[in-house]
Amino acid sequence: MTRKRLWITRRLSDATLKRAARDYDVVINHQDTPGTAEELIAASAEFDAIIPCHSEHFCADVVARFSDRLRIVANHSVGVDHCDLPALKERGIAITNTPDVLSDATAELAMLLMLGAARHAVAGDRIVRTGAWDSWSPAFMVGKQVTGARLGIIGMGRVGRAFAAKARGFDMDIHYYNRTELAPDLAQGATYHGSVESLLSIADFLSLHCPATAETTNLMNQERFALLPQGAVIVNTARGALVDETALLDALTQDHLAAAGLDCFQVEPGGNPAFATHDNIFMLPHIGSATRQTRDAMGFRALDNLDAFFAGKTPGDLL
Ligand SMILES: NC(=O)c1ccc[n+]([C@@H]2O[C@H](COP(=O)([O-])OP(=O)(O)OC[C@H]3O[C@@H](n4cnc5c(N)ncnc54)[C@H](O)[C@@H]3O)[C@@H](O)[C@H]2O)c1
Ligand SMILES: O=C(O)[C@H](O)CO
Repeated sequence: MTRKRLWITRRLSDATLKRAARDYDVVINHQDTPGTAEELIAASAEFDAIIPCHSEHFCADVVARFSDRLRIVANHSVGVDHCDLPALKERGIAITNTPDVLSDATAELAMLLMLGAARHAVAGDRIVRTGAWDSWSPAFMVGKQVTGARLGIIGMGRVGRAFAAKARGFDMDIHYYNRTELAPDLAQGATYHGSVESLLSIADFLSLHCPATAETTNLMNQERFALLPQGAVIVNTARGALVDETALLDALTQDHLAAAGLDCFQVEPGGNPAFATHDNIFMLPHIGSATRQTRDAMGFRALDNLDAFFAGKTPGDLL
């Protein structure tokens, strides 16, 4: 049987690339640059399958120009906001993602951002690193305690629940808003709120874990930041689209919010230059799932989906 042709748009983990080369006629973008619209369109005529990352944008106008050869887009990501799902499905192209395997790594990063934002990690690191640490006082760099505080989670899915599990280790009082209330075995004692507004009114720490959709664009806007208790801390490891960044900056500069921990930005790569001068914003460059073991697991999960598809089975993560 002829081997299926596979395009891998970015430099995935070595173990993933090795397995892909064993089983497919694979072309890898070793330059590791994001695939452009024209490259995606050309690839649709040359390949049976693509493994993209969230850096490749399958917009409706791009998909409309696809050739018929491409059969499956097996994403190396759980988020699929870079893909127009109806447009792909309408063309008969299967689409999969990589859930579960990155939940712990992403929840770990959310915990890092929450702790770092609450305890002045950015300013603290800088003054030690630059030799500017020349005094100490009991009032120096006093932060906000995480242990025992009230945590609000928006989007109590796989990552949200993994984050809640880690927050329980800090004895946090966990509350959540989700489209639907979770069964008790999933909620694990977390308190459900029937509206975002109700959750915000009690959240000393707020962590976002829902997908970027039309409904969640600018989920956190000026009115909603105002509902948070004074001195709250917000963490975003979901997507930049969820946060109105101008409203966030206003809430921080007016001292309504104490700090923010951000892995995701409206513009990526690059982030928001207006954030750069604010020490109470702890920023990381979209590395939520970036651990070695998780990268291997994501690559293998994408390949599992491809293998199932070409074996005539339903891929485990078919969307
Ligand atoms: N920073 C990173 O590297 C990184 C890594 C993994 C995931 N993510 C992001 O996290 C998101 C969540 O991943 P997941 O695996 O937990 O997905 P998931 O589908 O398991 O969970 C998402 C949850 O959000 C809820 N939800 C959807 N729309 C909502 C809305 N309008 N209001 C409230 N809740 C809503 C869903 O019901 C679900 O419970 C992904 O879509 C992705 O954008 C980012
Ligand atoms: O959605 C995801 O899987 C992460 O953001 C990495 O792409």
